[in-house]
Amino acid sequence: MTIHASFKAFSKKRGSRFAVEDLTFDVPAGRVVGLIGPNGAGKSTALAGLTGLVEATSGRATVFGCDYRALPRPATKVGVNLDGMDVEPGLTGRRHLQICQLAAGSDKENVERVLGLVDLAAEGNKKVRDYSLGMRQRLGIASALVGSPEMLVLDEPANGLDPQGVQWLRKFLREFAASGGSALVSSHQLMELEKVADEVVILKQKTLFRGTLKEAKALGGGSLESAYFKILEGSQ
Ligand SMILES: Nc1ncnc2c1ncn2[C@@H]1O[C@H](COP(=O)(O)OP(=O)(O)OP(=O)(O)O)[C@@H](O)[C@H]1O
Repeated sequence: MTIHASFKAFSKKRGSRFAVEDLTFDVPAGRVVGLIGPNGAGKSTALAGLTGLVEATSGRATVFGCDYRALPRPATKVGVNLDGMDVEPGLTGRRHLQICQLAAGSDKENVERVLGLVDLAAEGNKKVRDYSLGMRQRLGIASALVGSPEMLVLDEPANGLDPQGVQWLRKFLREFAASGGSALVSSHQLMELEKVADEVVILKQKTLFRGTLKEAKALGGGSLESAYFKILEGSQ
């Protein structure tokens, strides 16, 4: 099985406390992996560690066998949309994507392709400051896709999306995985994640569970949400 990303005993201290401790799991090709856990559990820290935005205190997080920052054209391998990756508000959505495409070093046709994909083509010439929350989220997903990556790392991608957007995202992620891509997706929307994830990691500073969605649901009598609460209660 081809592994796209790997956490090996990844730990990150924030001050004197571990935000993430001893996290180990893989993201295989063709799979959507859901990363879940309560607020402050360390999900964003783990995604930031994988994408070179924070240094591990110990252990390692790698993409395609090396540190994200060591990849020659990282955005053509791993598309990233994390919380706090703000867009210059005075730019139009299209201009922002053109800059992302140039930085990624991908084909310029990708700009119009991803604008269409996330259903923002009609809003491409609007300034980002005039975008709604959902439109900003769509633009963030488009930024992750503009390099035509093999893997996606998305922090709460369904946040702010309308029902059509949520449905589109679900279908898109399933097709992306079916074509051999992979996605690591953090989410609090367990019912939605249940429809899209193949594998699940439950994090609360340390790993509380990792396994297939089927294994997780079996622990909750067929429901990921029930399994989640059961696992969290068991950890206290
Ligand atoms: N830049 C930072 N400096 C210091 N502590 C931080 C920093 N970023 C996060 N933390 C701390 O690290 C811990 C994990 O935070 P993190 O944002 O990774 O959690 P999360 O699971 O993504 O939370 P949420 O679901 O609320 O987004 C928290 O205790 C948080 O206060």
